[in-house]
Amino acid sequence: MSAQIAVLGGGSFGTVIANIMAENGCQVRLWLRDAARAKAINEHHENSRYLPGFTLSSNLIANTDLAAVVSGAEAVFVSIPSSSFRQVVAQAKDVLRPEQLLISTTKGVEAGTFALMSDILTELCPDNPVGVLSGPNLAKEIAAGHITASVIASKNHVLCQRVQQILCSKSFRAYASDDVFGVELGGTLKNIYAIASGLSAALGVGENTKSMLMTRSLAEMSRFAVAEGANPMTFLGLSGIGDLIVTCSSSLSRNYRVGFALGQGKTLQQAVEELGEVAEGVNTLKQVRQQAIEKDIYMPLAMGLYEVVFNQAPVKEVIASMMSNQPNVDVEFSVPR
Ligand SMILES: NC(=O)C1=CN([C@@H]2O[C@H](COP(=O)(O)OP(=O)(O)OC[C@H]3O[C@@H](n4cnc5c(N)ncnc54)[C@H](OP(=O)(O)O)[C@@H]3O)[C@@H](O)[C@H]2O)C=CC1
Ligand SMILES: O=C(CO)COP(=O)(O)O
Repeated sequence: MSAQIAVLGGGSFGTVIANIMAENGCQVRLWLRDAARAKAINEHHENSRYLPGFTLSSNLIANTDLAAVVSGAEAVFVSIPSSSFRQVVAQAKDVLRPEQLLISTTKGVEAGTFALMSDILTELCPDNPVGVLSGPNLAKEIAAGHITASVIASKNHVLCQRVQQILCSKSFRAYASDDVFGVELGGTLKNIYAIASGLSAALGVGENTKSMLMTRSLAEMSRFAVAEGANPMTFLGLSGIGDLIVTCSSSLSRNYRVGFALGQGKTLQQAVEELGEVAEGVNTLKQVRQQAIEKDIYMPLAMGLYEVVFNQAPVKEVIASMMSNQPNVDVEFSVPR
């Protein structure tokens, strides 16, 4: 396959999806801001900071010149944490042409505006086709060659088809969806519950409890989706339940690891510093709690987690309080308001 592709962001996920496309024969340019790291990637074919020991294709070239990376690319994937996403896209937008496909891989929400990353792409680059890639995609497992799949969501069917052609490989499948909001919201919300799962794992909870937590997380996510006008049925796919399961189960998830560290008695600052990579769920928890308060959405798990994470509430007291809540019905999430 001969396509020219740009990936903005040289972290673990940006690097690993860039490499899938490079191994498929695409000419991929990876933009990162650290010149020494770019040079090392090009010399040694390894991103030793984020994916040590993983050999990168020679079709993948790292570069710190944003204009040179974006120029001439058919598709531009943006793998920048939500906290810097707008700033990086604002830098790139002047060199973009309207036919270039823009795809966010970022599972987060902008602080203050509650904009998802596709909203930012559409706002800053209104003439470009926009899509979102989201699914159970732990970067280190993809690097290790484990089979997985993701969802490419866009209102633009040509974008979906093209991304499927570029990304599908012997170990990676891309399924299409036109529900951009549902796909993006699922990937964003599940990070909150991955923190809760990591925390509960550190407390030594049983398998029943883990299963209950994931299932009630899905119910809570779906309640939030309905209140926000999204389709909760999309959460039954790879970008919803698929990503929820992996992120709530694996110690490779950074959000799970933050929760685990909190459960071991570390402070939020210690947990985040020790991680050294982005854990989007910490900011998402803050933003979702605010939305839930403003819109009166019943989210006991997110509310309780917020108290533990940001107000140092004792976990056992928070759990006891949740267990004494009014008995509720199951599967209420599939009923739109
Ligand atoms: N890792 C994973 O398993 C998956 C991650 N994702 C999503 O992908 C997104 C990106 O995450 P991921 O690659 O994992 O993150 P990492 O923490 O691994 O890396 C973040 C990358 O973004 C770069 N960056 C941060 N701020 C800026 C900026 N202002 N300008 C330029 N570069 C910047 C960092 O550069 P520097 O090193 O110089 O600080 C680093 O290369 C996240 O939102 C995550 O939710 C999605 C699926 C799986
Ligand atoms: O989204 C992910 C896997 O699909 C990665 O999760 P973390 O950001 O928690 O590592």
